[in-house]
Amino acid sequence: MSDEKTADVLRKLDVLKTRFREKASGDINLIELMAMDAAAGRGGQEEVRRAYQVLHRLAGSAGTFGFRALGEEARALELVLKPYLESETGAPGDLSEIHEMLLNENFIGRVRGLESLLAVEESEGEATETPKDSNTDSAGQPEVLIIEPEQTSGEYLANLLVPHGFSVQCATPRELFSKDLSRISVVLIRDDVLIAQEQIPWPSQDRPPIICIGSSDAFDERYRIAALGVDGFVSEPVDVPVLADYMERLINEKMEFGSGRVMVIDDDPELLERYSLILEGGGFEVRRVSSPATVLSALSEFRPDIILMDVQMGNFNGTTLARMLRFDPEWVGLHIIFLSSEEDSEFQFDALSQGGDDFLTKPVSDRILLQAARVRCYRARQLDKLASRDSLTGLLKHSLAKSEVGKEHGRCQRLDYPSVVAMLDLDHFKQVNDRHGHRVGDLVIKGLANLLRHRLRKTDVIGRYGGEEFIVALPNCTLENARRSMEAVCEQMSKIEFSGSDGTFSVTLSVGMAPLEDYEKPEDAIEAADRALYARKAAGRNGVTSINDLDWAQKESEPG
Ligand SMILES: Nc1nc2c(ncn2[C@@H]2O[C@H](COP(=O)(O)OP(=O)(O)OP(=O)(O)O)[C@@H](O)[C@H]2O)c(=O)[nH]1
Repeated sequence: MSDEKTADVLRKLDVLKTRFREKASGDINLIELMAMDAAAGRGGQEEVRRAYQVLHRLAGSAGTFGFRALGEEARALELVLKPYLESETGAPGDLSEIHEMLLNENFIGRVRGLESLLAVEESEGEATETPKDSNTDSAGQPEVLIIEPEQTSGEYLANLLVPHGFSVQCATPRELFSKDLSRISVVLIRDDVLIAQEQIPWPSQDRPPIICIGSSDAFDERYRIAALGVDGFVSEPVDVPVLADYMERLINEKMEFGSGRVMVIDDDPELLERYSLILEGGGFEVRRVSSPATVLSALSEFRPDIILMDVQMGNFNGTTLARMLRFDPEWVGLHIIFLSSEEDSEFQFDALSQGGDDFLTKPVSDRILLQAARVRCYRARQLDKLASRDSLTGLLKHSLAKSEVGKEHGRCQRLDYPSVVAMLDLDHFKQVNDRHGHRVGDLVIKGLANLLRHRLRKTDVIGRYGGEEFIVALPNCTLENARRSMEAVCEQMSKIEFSGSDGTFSVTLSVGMAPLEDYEKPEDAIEAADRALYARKAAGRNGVTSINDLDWAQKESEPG
């Protein structure tokens, strides 16, 4: 987040705090009047109930705005009133008992004291965090930093990593302190120069994953390295495709941890705004819902990863709302976190058994709020991925990729711009499996998947179509630009060195392409790209052929 944006969030949080203070002061006066009425025998249980509700709200919100002492005292007073509420439904409430309690407990005096607690403010400290920009260079490639005392061995490893689609720079441990580390996505460091990660001068607390390259694979050495706080370990000699895949996984995990879509449902406008600002400051996309009655349409539109929901919202109860959402099979798996100042474990257990997944007790600190959202969004996305992503490559599965290509087909025809669909197939892949084994074959497939992810744009659709076959849709791209892009992928693929059973080897790639908008149905465009791929294979593999390169007879022939 830019300095300007951070300042803007801080300004808004300040305005919210002022609003909270004004509202709380009004609430305290109200409770005092209600208590005085009840003590004087005017009104009765209804006054007690309303005072209880206002205290409950204060107890749940004051801490979040930095007035922890006020929240604690409001909570204590709320508990004093609670038994007299229960008497309304159970044992009959006696007004003289309430009167006596209000005087004995010095209740009115304590309510007046709440006002002075509005002056006792704690620093919230953690209010805004800087969300991660995805640390990629201008071409969209993740930036890798190799920390290596010996320049030549650093450069040697860098050259082997570049074909995998990484942008790599090297530094000696000494140079580290004068380097701009803000855009680094992953760090590789040799065990003999490894220092505790706190000693590396990261520009923010949000450091990239660190992988240590160790000369020994012994337990003691691994343990020593883990104690220094690194995130990954590979032992020498380094298998570069394995390392590239490892880096890819850590970068993705890091990027996904701390992003997501959160729906916040709360009828208290200040709390709703505050939670939302904190989450947005932490890098989340947030949808605010102040009226529970609008939740269904908001859900279909926004499709959150998780919901944070208040439990008591005027006439609505969060637990009932959660149960209602579960009526719809689409939201059965949606993660719902309740926010409530209710500490009673029975109550929490009941709420969870009604359809919630988690409980955060108010007041919720900014740090807890962000951490809970991060963990839950991450898990929700992982689960979602299991259904939609291919487990080996992390790319879209066949059916989803096909439907995304279909969507792009509709868009480019509607908006009248060119788009391209391409089919990619590894050459002589059977031989790779036969010579080096299936595990090495899998690494080659992952290598191509990672390369595509790095080389193509974020808006491009990339899917694993079959075993060693991939599908790509390039929106708003001419056939010529697509050819250049795909040729670059073919060239880089052929440069990656894989370690086989008898030394290193490389694998080439064939690509067939077709203009999406030229075909009536997306399946026809995919079939045309497949025919171009078949022609490419027949013409010698390792390169790109477009359907428009073919003559009439080839265009009509069946793909192999
Ligand atoms: N390791 C591995 N191999 C796979 C996977 N899926 C498919 N394959 C293999 O991919 C190979 C595909 O072989 P073919 O269709 O004969 O094609 P090819 O050898 O690549 O030859 P051309 O496409 O004509 O260049 C088969 O040996 C499959 O077993 C996978 O997930 N992992």
